Amino acid sequence: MRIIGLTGGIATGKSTVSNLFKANGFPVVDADVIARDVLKKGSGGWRKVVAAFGEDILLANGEVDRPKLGQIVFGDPSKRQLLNRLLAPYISNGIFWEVFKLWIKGYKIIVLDVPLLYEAKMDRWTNPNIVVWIDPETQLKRLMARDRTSAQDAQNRINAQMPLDLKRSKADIVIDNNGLLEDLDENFKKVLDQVTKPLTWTEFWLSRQGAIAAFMLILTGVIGCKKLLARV
Ligand SMILES: CC(C)(COP(=O)(O)OP(=O)(O)OC[C@H]1O[C@@H](n2cnc3c(N)ncnc32)[C@H](O)[C@@H]1O)[C@@H](O)C(=O)NCCC(=O)NCCS
Ligand SMILES: Nc1ncnc2c1ncn2[C@@H]1O[C@H](COP(=O)(O)OP(=O)(O)OP(=O)(O)O)[C@@H](O)[C@H]1O
Repeated sequence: MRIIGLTGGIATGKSTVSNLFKANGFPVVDADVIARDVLKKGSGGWRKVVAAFGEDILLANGEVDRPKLGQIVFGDPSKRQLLNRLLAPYISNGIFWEVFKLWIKGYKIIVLDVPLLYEAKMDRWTNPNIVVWIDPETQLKRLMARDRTSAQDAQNRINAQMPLDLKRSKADIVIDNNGLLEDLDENFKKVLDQVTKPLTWTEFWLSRQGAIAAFMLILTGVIGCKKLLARV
């Protein structure tokens, strides 16, 4: 099974690209959707967050006031780290189970859309890693337009993530999304060819999955030899 990592900065177009994957029949596990689920009223994540941030962050119906919590954590790195620490175990658990369910269903390629793929070091489990990249001015403009937010708030959210150029330098594949949506469609077609091409044996043995397979083979060999030696 191949798990493709899809990441980028806030509002660079990850969801737009993940919709293209879906339209081509690929299952997508969306970390933002899981992060929303683990913060629903009454859940374990909700209880931890309310205990840490107080009931002031709740709406009248008991759900978390997301814009309010967003303003708190995106304006204060220590509060953001606290929120990340509280929710990370629930989010990674949720991602694991979604991937597991898709694996049981027999999917051979799964796309993992995780904004904080590199920050959370989840890129260890995904290959190849795709970064959707745009220049800083376009990112600020698209974020402000989509979320109808101020330049300051948008910039705080951008600054809360690993610099996009650093993510770009770590990527196996970069999708440049500065152009029109039609350009993105064209770029995506090339990426699709790349990620669906089966690995050559050399690529496989050089990949993380190959290293795990090699380790398992060696382990099986060592155990087999020990059993054989014990018999003679
Ligand atoms: C602070 C919250 C309540 C704000 O909710 P809101 O509805 O305004 O934003 P939403 O969840 O749709 O996130 C929008 C984007 O913000 C960015 N973002 C979200 N959380 C974080 C974070 N902790 N650090 C950096 N960027 C983040 C991502 O690019 C995400 O795609 C929410 O983002 C949250 O619960 N964040 C913590 C969980 C998390 O880490 N989510 C990211 C999944 S890996
Ligand atoms: N090529 C493009 N041209 C113009 N607008 C675009 C393009 N690609 C995406 N957008 C718009 O930019 C905004 C951000 O895109 P999208 O929501 O896909 O980003 P994202 O990376 O998933 O964001 P987040 O990190 O918040 O989840 C959306 O309003 C989307 O419609």
